[in-house]
Amino acid sequence: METSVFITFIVLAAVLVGLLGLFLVKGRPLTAGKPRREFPADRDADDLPPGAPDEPGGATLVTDRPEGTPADLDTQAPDVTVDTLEKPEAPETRLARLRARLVKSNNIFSKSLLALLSRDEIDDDVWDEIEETLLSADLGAEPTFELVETLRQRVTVEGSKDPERVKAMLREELIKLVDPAFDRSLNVKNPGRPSVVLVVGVNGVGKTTTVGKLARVMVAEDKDVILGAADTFRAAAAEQLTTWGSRVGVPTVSSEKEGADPASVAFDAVEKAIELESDVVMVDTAGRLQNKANLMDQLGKVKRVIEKKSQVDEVLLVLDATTGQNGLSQAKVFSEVVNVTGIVLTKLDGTARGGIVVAIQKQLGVPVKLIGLGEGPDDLAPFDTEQFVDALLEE
Ligand SMILES: Nc1nc2c(ncn2[C@@H]2O[C@H](COP(=O)(O)OP(=O)(O)OP(=O)(O)O)[C@@H](O)[C@H]2O)c(=O)[nH]1
Repeated sequence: METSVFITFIVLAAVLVGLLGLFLVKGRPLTAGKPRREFPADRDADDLPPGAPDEPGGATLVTDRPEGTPADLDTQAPDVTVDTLEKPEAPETRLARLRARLVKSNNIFSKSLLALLSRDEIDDDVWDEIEETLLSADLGAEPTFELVETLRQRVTVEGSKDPERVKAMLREELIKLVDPAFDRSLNVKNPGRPSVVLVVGVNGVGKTTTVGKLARVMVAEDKDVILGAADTFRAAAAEQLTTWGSRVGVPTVSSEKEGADPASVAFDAVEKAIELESDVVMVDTAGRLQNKANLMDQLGKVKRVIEKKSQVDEVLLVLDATTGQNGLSQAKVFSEVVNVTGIVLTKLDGTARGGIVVAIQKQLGVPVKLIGLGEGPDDLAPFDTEQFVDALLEE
């Protein structure tokens, strides 16, 4: 009799442990983390970039920031069952759809360029107009002059005025400029430990959206992902990220209070990823202007604190393609502070300024790895040199 009671007890205990494990894996709220040290809030009233939208979902609002208080950290994914989870769009349809969008947004550029190349006579005036068109696409002065010079020489040497041939030459030269030699893969395959991705950039460029979209891409690749909401500047940012994650069953480590130490949240996210044996942990950070030394120091600290726990495998700098050459100075400063390893160029939908890819890569020596082509959840594509150039030149 006593033996059967004992066996029943063991079986019940095993079932309970199993259920608890299932509960954790489903990404429901996990145990709260430890309270952490407080670091001072150091936003200035002029931290918003010019023209930044003054509303939630847009740029971070300076006035939103409360006095910083330490907060318990929480790992959250709202109650979702497998049935209510969204299924990220399959890569094939996503890439075809986004390619068409890239072609559409560069239509003005390609139309005027191809019209110029189709002229019977490509004289000095035409070359000047080609130069202007390339400059208007944000290719940058130096690359534009180099490209036009090379093209002129090739046309002279080959003696070919066939528009198709000139177009083919332009394609070749653009591909060389965009540089197919770069390794554009994300460094997120590190067996035996979670890969750590840190996402940085100025206000409102699309960092949180990018983290959310990228989480979906990774879920579609069967990766276990966890997010860290180290944008503690406004509560809405953590909520926004948690919502992105929960839609695809990805948990988010966040702080309950605005103004908590972002480095602390980042550290806890990485710690949680190690504990859960996740494949990837992505840490979202608050938008900050590159000329704010204190905020840039804070960002450097976020990275250093993470490194106490794990190496940081990717530092993705998110740049807004519509801001054109402004992005270049941002890129330089961010790269000095956190050693950027890849660029995400957002908002390429609706702008024909794709040439900025060349200028950024030349300036930083770092490849564009991903492009954002819309506000939809699956509007993120890997950057592919040839496809990109073809999209630029397609009518
Ligand atoms: N059209 C378009 N909009 C985008 C793209 N990526 C992001 N956005 C929009 O840009 C706005 C800002 O995006 P967020 O992800 O909140 O930007 P953030 O950099 O996290 O902002 P802060 O945390 O305030 O600095 C949102 O309205 C997004 O929907 C894109 O590729 N195309």
